[in-house]
Amino acid sequence: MEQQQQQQQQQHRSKNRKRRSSITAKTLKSYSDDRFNALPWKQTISVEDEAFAPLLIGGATELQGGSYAVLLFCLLGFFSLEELDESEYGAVVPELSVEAESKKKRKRGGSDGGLVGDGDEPKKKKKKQKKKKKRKEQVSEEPANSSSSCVSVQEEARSLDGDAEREFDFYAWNELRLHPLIMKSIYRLGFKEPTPIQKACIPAAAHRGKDVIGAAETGSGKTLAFGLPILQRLLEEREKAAKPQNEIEVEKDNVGSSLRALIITPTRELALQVSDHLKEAAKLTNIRVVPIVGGMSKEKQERLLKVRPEIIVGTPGRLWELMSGGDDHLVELQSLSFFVLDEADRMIENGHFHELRSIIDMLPTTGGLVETHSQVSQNCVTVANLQQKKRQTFVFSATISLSADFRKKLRRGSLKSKQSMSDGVSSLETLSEQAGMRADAAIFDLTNSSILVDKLEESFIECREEDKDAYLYYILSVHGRGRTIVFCTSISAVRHISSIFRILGVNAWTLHAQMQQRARLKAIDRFRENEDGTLIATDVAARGLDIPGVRTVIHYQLPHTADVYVHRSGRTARASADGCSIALISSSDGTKFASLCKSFSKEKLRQFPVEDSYMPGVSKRISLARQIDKIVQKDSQDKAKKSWFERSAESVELLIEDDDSEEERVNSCKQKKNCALQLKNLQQELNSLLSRPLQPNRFSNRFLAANGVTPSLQHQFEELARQKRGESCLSEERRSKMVVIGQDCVEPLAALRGAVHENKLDSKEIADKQKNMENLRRKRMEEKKRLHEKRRKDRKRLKKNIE
Ligand SMILES: Nc1ncnc2c1ncn2[C@@H]1O[C@H](COP(=O)(O)OP(=O)(O)OP(=O)(O)O)[C@@H](O)[C@H]1O
Repeated sequence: MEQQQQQQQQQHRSKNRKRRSSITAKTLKSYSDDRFNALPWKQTISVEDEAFAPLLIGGATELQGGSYAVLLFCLLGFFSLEELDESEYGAVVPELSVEAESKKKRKRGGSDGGLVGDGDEPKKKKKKQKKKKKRKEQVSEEPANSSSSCVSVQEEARSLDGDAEREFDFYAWNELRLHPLIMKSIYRLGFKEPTPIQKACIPAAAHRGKDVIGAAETGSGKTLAFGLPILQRLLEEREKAAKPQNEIEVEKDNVGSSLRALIITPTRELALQVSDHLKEAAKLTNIRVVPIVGGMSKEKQERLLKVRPEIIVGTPGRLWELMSGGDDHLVELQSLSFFVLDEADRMIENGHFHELRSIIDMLPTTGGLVETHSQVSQNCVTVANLQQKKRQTFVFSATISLSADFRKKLRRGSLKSKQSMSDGVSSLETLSEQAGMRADAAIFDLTNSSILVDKLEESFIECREEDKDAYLYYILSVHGRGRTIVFCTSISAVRHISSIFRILGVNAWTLHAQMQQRARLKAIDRFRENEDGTLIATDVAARGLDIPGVRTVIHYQLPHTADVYVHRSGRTARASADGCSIALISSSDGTKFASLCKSFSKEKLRQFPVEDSYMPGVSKRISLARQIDKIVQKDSQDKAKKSWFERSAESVELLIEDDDSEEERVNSCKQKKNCALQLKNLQQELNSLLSRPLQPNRFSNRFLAANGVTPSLQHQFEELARQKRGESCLSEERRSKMVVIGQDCVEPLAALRGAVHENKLDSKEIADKQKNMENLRRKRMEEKKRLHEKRRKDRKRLKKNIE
């Protein structure tokens, strides 16, 4: 009886499921069929489905498993490393994600115009030229309303429509009424539902034509919140333009449109990232997105502009350089429909404002409807009526709400005219108004009172300034799991840490503004590729950089302002993941830290747990590394000085006479030898320390991989395991003999959560302490002054008495 009931229930459930999928499939299919039948697009862009191709990886990189379970041994008389078969351990072979695909593309130089170059330049160029030629041929062969293109688009849509489960999964997007081609990209990206800021902005910007000011926490999807409305409007306009009853001329050629959207970001890396992100979203449309940033070949970028892309993402400096140089595409701004300031609050700071203001001055005034005009250019006749809609202005950042004044003024609707703004006031409000932001702009402030992401766990380590290196090394070597970004305020600090860590064998890349652009991009790519990598950066990496898997952010030096702290910390805990930030606080950081806490309404912060038994070992290594670094630096400085002297002498054709005495020469030779010997000894001592675990007392000789395997040793084992994995001749029998043993290495977030004692830092207490210290100092100074004055008077009196 029971069995019968169960069977009935099961049948009922499966019927329901089928019905539900057929309903969703039908509705979505008929909707998309209708839309697709009306589509005028040329299907010249093929869909590469390599994104879904399986990727062969080995699970043996996952060497840590639990407390003691990690490294691999094969018990074959002696200990040797063997392959770890992931299927035996229940590991799943993952599919290549879209991210991985874009990474692959980038590696191939796909970041527009092969901006990231590599060794195979000529081959690539040839391939590219062939592709270009093919594309041109296709474009010229296919008419704008090509039925074949529609068929292939429909086929693709059907292949997606067929997957009823998938439609059901993405149901949350329906209310945003996005174009089917955009929806297809969203399926590919795997974004099941819009984020809150996307839900709020897309209807207002895409369907109601509003200007938008958007503030939402870091990593909340703001790029698509402004990117999707742009794509939606451009696609809708194309669709309308293609209908014969509109009697509107359509773009004649795929190559050659006017500039429709100008997106400005404060950093080059961010511009490239935004451009890549929008390209992914626009992949199935023929809307072109091009990044224009400094540090790259200007000529190449001019060539890219000749293709007349609809969307440009750029940094103010290079954009202005090309605009003031009279680039055709960039100065024809009459048809511009979107002007976007991403990370807007950064734009008003020094270094960006001047150029940005010049760009804004170039924008046509937007009083009501734009005059009907027909922009005729080489290859195209843009649709006059389509430009009648007003230009929309979008201003986005995670920290706009820190400038409350800006929001208040916009709410009041007291926007001044462009002419009255020639006072050079560098405020975000002024800038937005100048850019044409309307008084009825939609304002979405989704930030919470602390501005920081909920899933971010903040912590701190109180230490002396000179101990910061040691604590940083401690975090990276004891908890070096997941990607970590270390932020410094100065380039010299970045250089210092990176050279110390290089000596210590820590895998770290650097990023700062004085690096060549190519090296900057390379550093980011390498960091992306290494799942336990470390990036040591200045605040050039603080805003917008979206690298998945960043688990920890360390503030080696505290930032000067609250907004930078928010953006730095926001490199982790993105897109609903969690993460952890650790601030290293010395006594001189006290006031700054207290005021930061105050800005985010945080009264107490958790202390990051540090196992003291590690610290002697850590300090010893750091001390040796510093000594080595000092010798190496001095040597390279001497060499640089000498070569400069020789070069200068050579340039004026002078012969350098060695006027050192014999004794001096012998001494200098001796000194050099001593230095070399000292360096060798220090290096040897450090190497022997590095080969041992940080906690020698706990190291067991019985088990090679007890609690005390050093990260570098573990790395070596991992490498060996990887090599072994390559050898396919392993027998099943040998595989089954593998044992996984390893080190207890938990990532900082887990360590923070697992901390037994919850030490919290009271920001009020710190502020009070700081205040008391300042009072004491002031009193001492006053006392000193008083004494000084008294002594002076006494001396004067004495002098008078003598006279
Ligand atoms: N609807 C969505 N669902 C899931 N992930 C999304 C969605 N939209 C965007 N993302 C992903 O979230 C991540 C963060 O997005 P994005 O860089 O736009 O954030 P942001 O708000 O601009 O961050 P920041 O303020 O730091 O610049 C990206 O990896 C993006 O691909």
